[in-house]
Amino acid sequence: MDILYINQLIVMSSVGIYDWEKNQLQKLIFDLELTCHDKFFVSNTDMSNYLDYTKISNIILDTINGKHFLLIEYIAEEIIKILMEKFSVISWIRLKVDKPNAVCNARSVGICIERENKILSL
Ligand SMILES: Nc1nc2c(c(=O)[nH]1)N=C([C@H](O)[C@@H](O)CO)CN2
Repeated sequence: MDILYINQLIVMSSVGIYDWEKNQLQKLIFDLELTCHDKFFVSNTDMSNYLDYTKISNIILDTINGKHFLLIEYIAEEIIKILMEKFSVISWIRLKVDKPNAVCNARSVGICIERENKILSL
């Protein structure tokens, strides 16, 4: 299985369920892994049609910037939805979202979700 990954992407985000969280940005850290339709990575010689980790990183940033999300779960679902809409070759995504400063006695808290793309195409 071929995997494209992005590790420890840090995004200052407006996120949280409490009122005070609407007035300040907090650090979130993203770890993303994704796979594609069979052999997409190795057989894809078309430079107009490769999966660009820079573009994917920017999509994560653009999804979050300028909006407030109540739960990190909502951020993760939104990012995965957008990535699967934009890149129909993606077959599976695992996205981990860390909120490192949320619980003072924990190094980090967060979620990790995995989704499969039901509508695949090349
Ligand atoms: N499952 C979740 N639990 C909690 C979240 C969350 O996003 N997902 N958020 C909070 C608060 O916003 C907290 O991070 C404030 O420090 C609490 N629980």
